[in-house]
Amino acid sequence: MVLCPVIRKLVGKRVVLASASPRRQEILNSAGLRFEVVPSRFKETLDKAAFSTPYEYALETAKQKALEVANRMNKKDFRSPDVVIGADTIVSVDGQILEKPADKQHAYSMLSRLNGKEHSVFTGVAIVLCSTKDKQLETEVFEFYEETKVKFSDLSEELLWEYIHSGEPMDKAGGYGIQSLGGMLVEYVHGDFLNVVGFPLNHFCKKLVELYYPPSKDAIHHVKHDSVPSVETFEVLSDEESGSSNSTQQNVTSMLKGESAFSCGDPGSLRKKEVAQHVSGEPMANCSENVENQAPFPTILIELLDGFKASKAMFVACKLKVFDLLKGKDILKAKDVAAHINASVCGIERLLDACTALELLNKTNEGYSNTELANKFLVSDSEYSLHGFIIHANDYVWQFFTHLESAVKEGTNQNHQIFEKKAQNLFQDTFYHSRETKLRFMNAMHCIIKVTARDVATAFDLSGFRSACDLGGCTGALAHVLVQEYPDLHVTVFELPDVIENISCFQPLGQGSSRITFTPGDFFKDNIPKADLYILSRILHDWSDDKIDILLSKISDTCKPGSGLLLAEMVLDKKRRHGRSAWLQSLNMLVQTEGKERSCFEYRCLLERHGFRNVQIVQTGNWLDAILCTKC
Ligand SMILES: Cc1cn([C@H]2C[C@H](O)[C@@H](COP(=O)(O)OP(=O)(O)OP(=O)(O)O)O2)c(=O)[nH]c1=O
Repeated sequence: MVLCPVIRKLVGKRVVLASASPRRQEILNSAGLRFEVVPSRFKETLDKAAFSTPYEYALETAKQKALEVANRMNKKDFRSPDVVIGADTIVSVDGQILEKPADKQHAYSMLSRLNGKEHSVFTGVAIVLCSTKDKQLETEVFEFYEETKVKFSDLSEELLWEYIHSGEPMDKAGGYGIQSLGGMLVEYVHGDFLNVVGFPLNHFCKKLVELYYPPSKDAIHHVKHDSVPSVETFEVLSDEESGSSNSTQQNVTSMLKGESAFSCGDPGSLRKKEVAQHVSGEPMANCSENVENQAPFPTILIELLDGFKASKAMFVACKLKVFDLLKGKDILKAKDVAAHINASVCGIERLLDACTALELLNKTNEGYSNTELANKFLVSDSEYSLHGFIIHANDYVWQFFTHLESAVKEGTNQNHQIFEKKAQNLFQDTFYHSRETKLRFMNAMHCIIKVTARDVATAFDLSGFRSACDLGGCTGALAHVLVQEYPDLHVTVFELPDVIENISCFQPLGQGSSRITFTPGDFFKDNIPKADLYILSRILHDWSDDKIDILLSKISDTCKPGSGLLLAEMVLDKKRRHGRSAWLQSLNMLVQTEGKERSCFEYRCLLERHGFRNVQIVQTGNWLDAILCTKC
């Protein structure tokens, strides 16, 4: 997302937040970061006297939290994450460090100390970059801290106790939560509010800028603004090769200052103005005068207007196997790529340049090479390849979206437009009508399940279940992860015979595959196998409430009380800023299927009317969320 290009630098990396703090998860989630949560087991018992300042203590604790998680994850599957983030928040008053209170009396003594005074809240943050060499973890630690000053009003004993009895102080440093009831205790805050809540997001983004866009010394200028302090910025129009990353840097620096990178009209004119000012050494003051006279640049609309072009550029590059070609070679010129894939040089050059602008390729004077993101997700045989899903989007979904207008007017899928007849049986008549379309669809589903399976499988502790049945489990990709995660679990994949016939094309010879059985059948028509845990991964979104009722009632009748039902779906949530995928996916369901994406509330209602209770949801931060419930 253009709004936050620096967060986008972490896309495609396995990012782990080593913290159980729901506030930290929420702050990073709302910044659009995708990450896993693995709470640290590091005991926060460092000797405070050994640190000369409170923030050094917070920094060391944050670092130890992150390193403990990195080490544990590396030991567990010899696959370290790419980035682990640890944080520690403390309150400091009169030279003393306050952490979370042990009990109510302790909370009272903390809050009494803070009463009527100013104190500091420090959060230490450690960003640990991990790599593995011969199964050994190698780490590079970057750390920083942020200080925010908070002043409490003069508070009565009665109010303090009332606040303590609310229960809010117990899991919070200093015994208060400024974001909730504790906000009433506070007279003023100087500094970053989110730092008090547990994570200094602004400083974190600046640190990422330092890490991912390190400035070359001679590129830095100090640009003076009229009313804002001087900031470091970059020469925008340097040479052609480095232009794109510098402009990203420009956007990021501006964003962190709350400015729009294009606030002076069109992007080109802003660039020219800045360069002219750099050259002449004059301040930027005139720029802000112009802002008032011009309409703000609708960056988000331009992004949406360009969205389909960007998608299609990536689709075509995948279809032509550009990323596969570049995987094996270090760097290729456009003419070599064109020769390999039998395409025009001028056309390929445009495509490669567009892919470079989209950060899928790197370009230097020697030619083009894959970015890390492309190597990981766009090469067709990479472990987490999305190639099959992209081909499905290009060859199939794209056509449906050209009929979106009719779908919206008619309120129904557009199979009749694509296949020239109404689909009687959704899957048989559409995705599975030929071997080629069937394999393409299976490949697409296989891709999605591979990148989401681990997060779905570990969203809840499923170790209490001995047998699971993945209804519509396609190629068995989720089953493979489940048996790896849970050594005592046996999984039956219940799928249409047509699908099972072709699963050999997708079978990894993974550990534990003897605990996976494929059983042919149609979950609407046939008896379903008995199991302790039923799984429906991306199934319910294909169907209307009526069909879901048939399926859930069948599962409910088959399973014993105490059995589990795990759903993996994109859950609609208005509050989630990065939740737009789910809303777009719901449109996709309209043009293609009988179903839709649903909110947590809608799933809960569907499940509860078939006797499933204790409905819990985990937003995994990955494509699919997980919902677990129990049969009563
Ligand atoms: C001062 C203050 C702290 N806090 C919270 C932020 C942190 O979650 C917590 C401080 O404890 P931490 O030890 O920093 O974090 P944690 O125990 O919640 O999570 P983990 O150790 O797994 O990372 O206090 C607020 O939510 N509001 C506040 O106003």
